[in-house]
Amino acid sequence: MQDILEKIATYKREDVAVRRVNTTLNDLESAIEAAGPTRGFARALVANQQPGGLSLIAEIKKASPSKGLIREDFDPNYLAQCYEAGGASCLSILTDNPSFMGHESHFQSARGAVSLPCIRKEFLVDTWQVTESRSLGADAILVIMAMIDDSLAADLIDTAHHYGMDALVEVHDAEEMRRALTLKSKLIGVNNRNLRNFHVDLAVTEELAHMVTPEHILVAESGIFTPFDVKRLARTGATAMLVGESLMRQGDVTEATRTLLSI
Ligand SMILES: O=C(O)c1ccccc1NCC(=O)[C@H](O)[C@H](O)COP(=O)(O)O
Repeated sequence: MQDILEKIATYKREDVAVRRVNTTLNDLESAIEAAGPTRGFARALVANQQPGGLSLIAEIKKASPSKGLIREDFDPNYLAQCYEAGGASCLSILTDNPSFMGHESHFQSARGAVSLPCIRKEFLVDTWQVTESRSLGADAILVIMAMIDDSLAADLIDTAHHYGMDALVEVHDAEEMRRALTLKSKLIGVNNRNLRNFHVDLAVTEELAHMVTPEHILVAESGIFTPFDVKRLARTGATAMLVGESLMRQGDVTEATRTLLSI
């Protein structure tokens, strides 16, 4: 039986096959010219890290396979402004629809509402999607090592760098980390969530953090709820954290963002 990552990879390949017929690389290149420059995603994470703390990539996500519907009252433009006012350094915006109820328009609307660098949170199985991401305005893309082989990962990263974007290379275990460290991107995310069985444990970042070098920028991802969690992860040497659900469930998102960063 296929797990969720295999299911997503299958429908993404089908989706890309259709999309690339309707939108050629030339069309995307024209849109990129109109999109303006990238905003420096990795740079912002380093520049905004507080001593003893972590800079924040705040995620805009309506639903997920593990949690179902997370936020009914969902306005990407407003949420982006709340995150910026609360002190986030960057945004992560889901564009996958079947599993996360996301959309490309969520990305464009959120990025257009703020001056923060934004990562397009998508499941990339083809370099065409990287070009598409830049045409939407993306400042960074996500490379999930659990979903693709090393050769495709290298191609996705090269394409991202070609367009001036950063690539957040996401790992969940020592083997994926070992593979990630052979790639050209210095931005490494440790996902505390196992994307195949949805188990979440902050100890995953604690266990893998020692593998990166001082040249890498380490991002702890998923399952972060309290300033205590932030303190715990800051001790691993991570630079940044990626937080979705715990902020998406709040009534006052600006205040919740400030509270999380107040260590
Ligand atoms: O979260 C899921 O259910 C999921 C399933 C399949 C692929 C990816 C998935 N999530 C992506 C993420 O891990 C999170 O959106 C991100 O790291 C933020 O996590 P959280 O703060 O726990 O919402």
